[in-house]
Amino acid sequence: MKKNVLLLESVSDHADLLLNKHLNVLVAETPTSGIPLAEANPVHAIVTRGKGDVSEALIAACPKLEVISRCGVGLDNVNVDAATRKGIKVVNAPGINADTVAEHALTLMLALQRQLFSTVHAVKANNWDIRKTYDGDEIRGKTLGILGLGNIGKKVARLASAFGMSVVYWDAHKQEGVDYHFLPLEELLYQSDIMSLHLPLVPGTHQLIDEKAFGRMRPNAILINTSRGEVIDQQALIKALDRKLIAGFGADVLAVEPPATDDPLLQMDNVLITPHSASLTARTYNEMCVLTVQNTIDLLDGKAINQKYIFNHKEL
Ligand SMILES: O=C(O)[C@H](O)COP(=O)(O)O
Repeated sequence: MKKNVLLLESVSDHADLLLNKHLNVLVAETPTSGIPLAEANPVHAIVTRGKGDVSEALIAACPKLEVISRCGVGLDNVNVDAATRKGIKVVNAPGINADTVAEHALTLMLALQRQLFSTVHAVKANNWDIRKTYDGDEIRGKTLGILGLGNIGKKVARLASAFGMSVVYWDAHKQEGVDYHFLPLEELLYQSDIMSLHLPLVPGTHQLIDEKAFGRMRPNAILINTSRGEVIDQQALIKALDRKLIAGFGADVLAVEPPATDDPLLQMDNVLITPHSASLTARTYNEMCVLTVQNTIDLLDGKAINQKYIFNHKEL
C-alpha cells in the first residue's frame, strides 16, 4: 500500500507526477491547513516550500511521520528541533539554487549601481536628456561585503570577483581555505560599498541589520538582501534610507510578503524589490522540487540518500 504524503504547497509538475506515482498525496488547501488532514489520515511525509508552516503542532498530529521535505533551502518555516527530537528526517536542497540566487543578487547590485530603472523609465518617457544628470557608478573596484559565506555567498563572491570587486566576508564561522578576507561584522559594515546578505533566518540573525548596523554603513552603501526579510529591521532600514545613511536597497525578500500597499519601501526611487523570485527560474525550481521529492520517496522506501540533503543527519 502507498504511504501518505501531506502536500502543503504546490511543487513543480514533474515533482508532482513523481509524488503521485509513488505516494498517496493529501493536498492541504492552504499552507496552514495541514493539521485537520493529518488528524484524519496517517501521514508519513510532509512536503512544503517556504510558506507551509511545519509547526510542532503539525508534527505532533503526524505520529507516523518519517520525513519532512522542504523543496528549497531555507528552513525557517520548519520546526527542525521538534522534528529532530522525534527522529524525523528533514530534507532540503542546499546548493541547488546557489547560481540563480547569486545571479539575482548581482542583478540587483548592478541595476542599483547603474541607476537602470530610473534611466530606462526616463527613456520610455522620451527623456533622453536624463543622461545629463546620470549619476550611475561602476561596481569594478568597489568593496563587496558578503554576510554569510555558504553556497550562495560563495557564488556571489566568485561573480563579484570576476567583475573586479574586492570581496570581504563575515560569517558566524570563519572559513578556512577561502580566498576572501574575513572581517568582524562591524568592520565589514564600515568598509563595504555594497553588502549582500546570504544568511539563514535563525534566532542569531533575526534583525541582525538594525539601527546600529545602519549607523556604521557608508552613505554611498548599497544593501542587497536575497536571504530572508527578517534579517533586517525594516523600520531601521526605512529610516536609514530616509536619512540617506545609505544610498540604496535591493531585495528579493521582505519581512512581510507580499508587502502592504502603503509600505514606504515601495515608494522609494533608490529601492528595488523583486517578489521572492530569485529561485524561481523554471530550471532551478524544478531541480529543487524533483531532487527533494525523489529523496523523500527513497527515504520512505528505506533507501539511503546523500547525507548532505538530510539537514539534521548529524543530530539523528
Ligand atoms: O529558501 C529557498 O529555497 C528560497 O527562498 C525559495 O523559497 P520558496 O520555495 O518559498 O520559493
